[in-house]
Amino acid sequence: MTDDLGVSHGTGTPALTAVADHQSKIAALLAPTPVVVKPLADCLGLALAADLTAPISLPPFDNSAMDGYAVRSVDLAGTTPEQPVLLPVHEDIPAGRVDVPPLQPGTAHRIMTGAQMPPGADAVIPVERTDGGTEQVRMFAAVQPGAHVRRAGEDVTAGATVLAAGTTLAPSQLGVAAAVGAAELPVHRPVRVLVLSTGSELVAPGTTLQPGQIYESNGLMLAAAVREAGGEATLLRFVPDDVEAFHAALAPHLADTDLLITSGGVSAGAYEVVKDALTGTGVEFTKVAMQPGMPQGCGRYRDGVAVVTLPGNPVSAMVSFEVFVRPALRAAAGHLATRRPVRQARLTEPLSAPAGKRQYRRGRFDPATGGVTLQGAPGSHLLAGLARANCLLEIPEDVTELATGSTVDVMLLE
Ligand SMILES: Nc1nc2c(c(=O)[nH]1)N[C@H]1C(S)=C(S)[C@@H](COP(=O)(O)OP(=O)(O)OC[C@H]3O[C@@H](n4cnc5c(N)ncnc54)[C@H](O)[C@@H]3O)O[C@H]1N2
Ligand code: MOO
Repeated sequence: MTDDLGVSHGTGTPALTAVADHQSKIAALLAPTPVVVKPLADCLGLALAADLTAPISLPPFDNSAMDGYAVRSVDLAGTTPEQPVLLPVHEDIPAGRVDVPPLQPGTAHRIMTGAQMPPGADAVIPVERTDGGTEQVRMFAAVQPGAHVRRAGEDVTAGATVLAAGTTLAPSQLGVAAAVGAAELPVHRPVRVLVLSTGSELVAPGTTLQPGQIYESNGLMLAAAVREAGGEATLLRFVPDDVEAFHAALAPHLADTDLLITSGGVSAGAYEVVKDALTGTGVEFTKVAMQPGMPQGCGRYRDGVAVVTLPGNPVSAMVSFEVFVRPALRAAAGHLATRRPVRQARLTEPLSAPAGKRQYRRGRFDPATGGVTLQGAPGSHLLAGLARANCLLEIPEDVTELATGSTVDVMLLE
């Protein structure tokens, strides 16, 4: 067997782990988070933990859809601009007024948008089709029964499920919850993630680089990815390449962490602090049949905190997060939608991919044309290409060449 480095292996070489197997292993590490009740304003991005049933109908009562006049439609039959109708205006009904006497035949009540329809009225004529009078009003058009009336229960019937358990609470979901009167909701607590990045060459952005140094980017990027996925992130950077220091840095965080994500220090070098520190603690390391993102590890640190070790190359770290961590994080936090949407796209250029590995290339998908254009070469250090991308192309393990115009699956990132 020959790998993609051209290195020949004997029959004793362990097979690469399949992407799907590593995904399942990581998903199994994270238990569902507890349910907590939070005020609506604190629920953005969280998953609803139980169906939300509407205690009231929406609209709760028949009301006007327009500023105008509540009328009996029969009183306006045959009305045209040339043959207007003149009616006395008996009442003024702003939104919220409920003590309105019934509408008498041959009269009108002035009514505002959202105000409850008075008894006896069956339609609203918009103010624009009248002279706008306040004592009496001249009307220039007929109206159908029911015109410009919003019926009680038209949107939601009392007792109906307005949001299903597992719904991700975005602004419009919070809006409907408020509209049916919910002040707080049962939601899954976010997964608490500790992002720990290692590497002695790394320094903080904003400082001056010394020879051989690079700016730390993975920690910030992964913490942001955790938050974007609905998790809570604590970032621990510049942990020295020293096993004792690694355990010491971790210890104070263990009690309030559900998942530890590390970056770097897991490949085949002489100074692989993550591998050295976590081997024997319940974390297992493997090579996944994937590019980028081959060196991976996961497990449970000393029977406690779930751990996922991501490779240090920035694109490998981010792609691995997308493929392995994000779906598991979202499932544990109760979201029904755990996966990024996948579309089929047409390649605007040819590509080659390594045999036996699932390749994730970075691309820009154009929904208008259905085409996808590669952003940068396959190298896992090419972060600017990832930053230009709006999707990941998923090239199956058994595909090595694709011609222009071929169909590929793209995982949409935004
Ligand atoms: N002999 C072998 N060498 C390598 C192998 C292998 O199988 N055999 N695998 C390669 C692959 S694939 C990857 S991916 C990397 C993974 O290496 P590590 O996870 O040990 O990561 P490091 O060596 O610590 O760093 C790799 C690279 O990424 C930069 N880096 C790391 N952390 C950060 C960070 N927080 N911010 C920005 N950049 C970071 C680091 O400077 C290195 O350039 O190993 C290959 N080697
Ligand atoms: O497999 Mo590594 O993750 O390319 O770059």
